[in-house]
Amino acid sequence: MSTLAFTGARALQILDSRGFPTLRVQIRDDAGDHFYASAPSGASTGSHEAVELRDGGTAWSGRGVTKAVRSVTGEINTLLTSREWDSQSTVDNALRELDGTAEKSRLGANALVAVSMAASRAFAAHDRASLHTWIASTVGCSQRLPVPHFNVLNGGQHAANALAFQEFMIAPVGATTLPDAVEWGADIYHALGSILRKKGMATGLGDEGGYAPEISRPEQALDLIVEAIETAGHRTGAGDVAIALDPAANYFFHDGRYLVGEQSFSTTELVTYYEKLLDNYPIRSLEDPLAEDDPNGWPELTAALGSRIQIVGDDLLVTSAARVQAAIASASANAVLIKPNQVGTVSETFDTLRAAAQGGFTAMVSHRSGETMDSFVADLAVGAGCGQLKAGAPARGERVAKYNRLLEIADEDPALSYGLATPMNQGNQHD
Ligand SMILES: O=C(O)[C@@H](CO)OP(=O)(O)O
Ligand SMILES: [Mg+2]
Repeated sequence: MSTLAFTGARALQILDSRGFPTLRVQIRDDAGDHFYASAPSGASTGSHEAVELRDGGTAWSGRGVTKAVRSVTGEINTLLTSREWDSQSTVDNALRELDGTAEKSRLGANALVAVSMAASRAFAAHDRASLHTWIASTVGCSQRLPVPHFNVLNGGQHAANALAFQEFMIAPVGATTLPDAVEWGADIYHALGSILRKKGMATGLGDEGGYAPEISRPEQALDLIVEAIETAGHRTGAGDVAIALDPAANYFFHDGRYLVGEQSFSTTELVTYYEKLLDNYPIRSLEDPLAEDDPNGWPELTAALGSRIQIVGDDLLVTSAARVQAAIASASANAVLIKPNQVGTVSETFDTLRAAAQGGFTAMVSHRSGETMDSFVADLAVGAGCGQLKAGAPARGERVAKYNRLLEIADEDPALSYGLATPMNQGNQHD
């Protein structure tokens, strides 16, 4: 394999979709080509995530990322230009070593992930491959166009309403092509907007572009979504349009109880509550149904519901291969959410995808609630062949950038199949 020589790394502070500072990185190779990537930023986070470097405080206190910018223009620039590189993992290992902390807090996971993603684009270009094709061959996967999971109704940390659950997504699993799936998603989103207007409910949006009406019970949100699916001319269920939820339960778990609207549940009561939701609504996937601090609850919930639906660990697993392996061993979930900035480098993200596939876990690639126009996760979802991408509502520039990238890939490569994947075709296809 031929090597890649970088001649420089730059970064600048930009704004993310919430208007908070984040950074954009540019790296240059010796052919004079430039490769870019931007760091996204989460609002509902797991306690084991890699740590963003901010200039003191949090994004919410308006804190900048000039220190992370300096990590790139200083030490990382010196590292990248000091030698030649033969693979993504050699770059990422060197970045981790240079940082020297377990949680990537010294140079900043925001600096590291943006440099790592820009390096992926450089390696792909060096191989004369598209980013998704390079990802597939590096991870060892069959490519597949994922089912987009459109977050059409927002609550939790992403909206100012009283809804405890964070994300209500629609998944056009029954569409036969990606362009159809995107069209269905947009039609249902618009139908939901009309329904809210007709009922005199608020049509303001949450952080991910979904509507954020003043409701407090998850059933109200689910009823509105079922009505929107049917108004748009589709059927609900596994054959047509299914629903996926991300309650993000860390944020309504207090003193051992889960507070959902007016109700307070023990873990076992919440599992029973979810069971009823599954009986009454076409739900195919539940992400973070319990808090990360409820370790005994996860195996209980997975035993009760895991044969019926996908149970996704996000805050619980933080895109960590080791945490995924532990969850496989304890049967604490059956799927993992994949967010490169949670773990901090692209190679570690690939390791987590491989660990999931080996243990029979499905995977869903995800954006963050604070986003930029960078569409890396769309290529990642296709290249990983995992069959699922969540990137917010089918509206707002930073969200549609991902869906539009999928449309571009579908157009360029009409032979790619569309749809959900099993762990079998999500990993290690041709080794
Ligand atoms: O919880 C989540 O899954 C994400 C993305 O939707 O939100 P955040 O980026 O705020 O962690
Ligand atoms: Mg989540």
